[in-house]
Amino acid sequence: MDEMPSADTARDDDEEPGGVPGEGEDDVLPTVATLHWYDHAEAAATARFTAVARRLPALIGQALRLAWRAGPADTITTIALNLLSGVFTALGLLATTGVLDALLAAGPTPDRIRAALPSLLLVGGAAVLRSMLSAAAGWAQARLTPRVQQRAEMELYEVTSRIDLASYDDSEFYEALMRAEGPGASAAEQVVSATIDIVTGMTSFAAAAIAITTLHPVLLPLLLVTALPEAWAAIRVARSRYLMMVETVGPRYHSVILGDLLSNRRYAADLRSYTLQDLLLAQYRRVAGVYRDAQLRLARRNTATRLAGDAGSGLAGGLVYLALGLLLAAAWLPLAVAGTAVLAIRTSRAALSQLIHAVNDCYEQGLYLTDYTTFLATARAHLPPPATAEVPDGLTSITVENVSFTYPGSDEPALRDVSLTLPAGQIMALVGENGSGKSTLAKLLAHLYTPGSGRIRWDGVDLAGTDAQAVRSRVAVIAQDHAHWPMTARANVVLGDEGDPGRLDRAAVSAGTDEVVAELPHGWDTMLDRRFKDSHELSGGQWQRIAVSRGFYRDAPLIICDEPSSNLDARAEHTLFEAIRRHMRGRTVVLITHRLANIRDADMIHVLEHGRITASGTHDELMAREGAYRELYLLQAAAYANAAGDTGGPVRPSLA
Ligand SMILES: Nc1ncnc2c1ncn2[C@@H]1O[C@H](COP(=O)(O)OP(=O)(O)OP(=O)(O)O)[C@@H](O)[C@H]1O
Repeated sequence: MDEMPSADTARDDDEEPGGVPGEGEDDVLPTVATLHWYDHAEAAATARFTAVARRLPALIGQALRLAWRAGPADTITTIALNLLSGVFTALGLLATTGVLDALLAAGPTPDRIRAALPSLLLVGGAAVLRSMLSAAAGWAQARLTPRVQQRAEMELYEVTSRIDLASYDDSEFYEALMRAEGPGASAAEQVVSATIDIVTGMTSFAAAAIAITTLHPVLLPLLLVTALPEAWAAIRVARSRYLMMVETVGPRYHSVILGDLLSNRRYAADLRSYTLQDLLLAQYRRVAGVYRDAQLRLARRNTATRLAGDAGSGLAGGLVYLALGLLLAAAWLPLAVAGTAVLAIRTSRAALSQLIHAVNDCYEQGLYLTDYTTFLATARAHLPPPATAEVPDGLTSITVENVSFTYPGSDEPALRDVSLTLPAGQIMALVGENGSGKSTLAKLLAHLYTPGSGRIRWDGVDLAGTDAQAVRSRVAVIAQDHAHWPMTARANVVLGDEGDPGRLDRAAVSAGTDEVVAELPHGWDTMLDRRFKDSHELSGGQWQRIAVSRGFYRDAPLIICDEPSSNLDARAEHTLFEAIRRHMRGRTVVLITHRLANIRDADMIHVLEHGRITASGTHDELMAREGAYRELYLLQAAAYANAAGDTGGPVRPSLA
């Protein structure tokens, strides 16, 4: 195989001298990671025939099982109709001998035509029936394959939406998920299609073989002789198609990335602010040039392959016709049979070409399908185990007992031997520097992660043995990295739980979301995603208000607020903490914030450092002793004091 210049080193032939920024000799383009869609293309391109043949039966079995699960009736119909169509192919070929026999016999032409008529009707009838059966088989296949795809995706999403959250932190697992979701799931449909094509190709080939053997046994070896170069050529062409895909995937993907930078709205402002147009366009031209050169080189190679294949196939065809001629000359074969043999050979060649392409597709797509099935089997082991304990009805206290937790793939624990008690109806604040473990503890309390060691109990019941969904439905989480659901404003808050409008209004007022909604073009019914028509874009702070209302709206006894005010303006922040103080009474609240003035009223404040609780108490208690809390609080207060001093305004908050 020719060595393809990498995007790093290749230069565009059309490069203009002197020119554009980013086009210098030393300018190096990064190498693009391979796309999952092409992970197995190289394996398919270089697989040996024996490897393909060994895997094929298992793949066909897998495809048939998939097809059966998606639509048993359509599976049977497709296969049965294809087989029947093969029968009529064979019948048509056999009847052709009768036609030729009658036409080539001695006597006046009208008599010969009359004699050929019954066989002619048989040939015509067989052709019509074969076409109808093929069309019906195609229709059944068209009904079946989308269902296979849909079923494969549904099976995948049913698992991915339920597996434990920790799975997403395992990079290998996540990589496998991406492969299974992308090329893996769509391979299901393609493997089924390829399998049906294999059945169709084999049936047509078998029909031609049976017909030809019936005519004369010596013709079968002839058929195989002509088939061999055809098979060789088809395999070569399919292989070079895959190789072309493999060789051009890097620059192609790179040009897609650059194209995205040049046209996507997300980058439009930065692109203009930093006048990056020339730089990116120059890079695009270089990458596109590499892609174009690779395409040209491969097209040359493909042409050579095709020429060799066609020459081989033509030679074999010539040999077959020579053999037929010799058989005719030796009077071993009647002329009519020889004529039918030519037709049968043509039919078999077309069937063989279809068969080989289908086998190639089945093999390659089968590799992706294996990614999918392997992932599904692994992922099922990540589903939560069946519940062994009931979630208590009421909630009087939550206890955390010696909990430690390490994220998958991390060496350092995020939480170490944490213990605390949270009585129902109280506000508990978690404070600490970045990375100290506050959000991790909040996620464990929300039962999104299970402790590595230790226990979290609700009224004495260990959450590890309960139904995760049942616990989570009783927790409202206002997450730091809250989701921007592509839904209306209302749907973004109620999330499928349509309660009374008063509840929505109260939740909206608590976070100032009512002010945001009042300015939306369609109020609560405004779609909040630019990918939809008549939608509106929110600012970061407006989104945070929506997320806060979402948490307040949920009728949950435990509410966890992780940095709920990080993007809020001063007024909205004030409203929010007022709401937490006044309206959340009765609910159990876990509050994480870096703005310590907001948690002065918390019933209990825990200070985390490097995953451990190093101090606990009320604001006054913590301020009364040396430690991280007092230090951080004074730092913030001093900043306010300085600012207030600058403007001559009042000093807030008060220093202890
Ligand atoms: N998904 C994750 N996978 C691996 N490590 C993680 C993950 N999330 C957090 N960590 C690590 O766990 C530790 C605790 O992180 P955590 O998010 O709980 O800190 P935090 O106190 O909430 O920080 P911040 O104030 O910045 O939000 C950090 O060292 C962080 O790098």
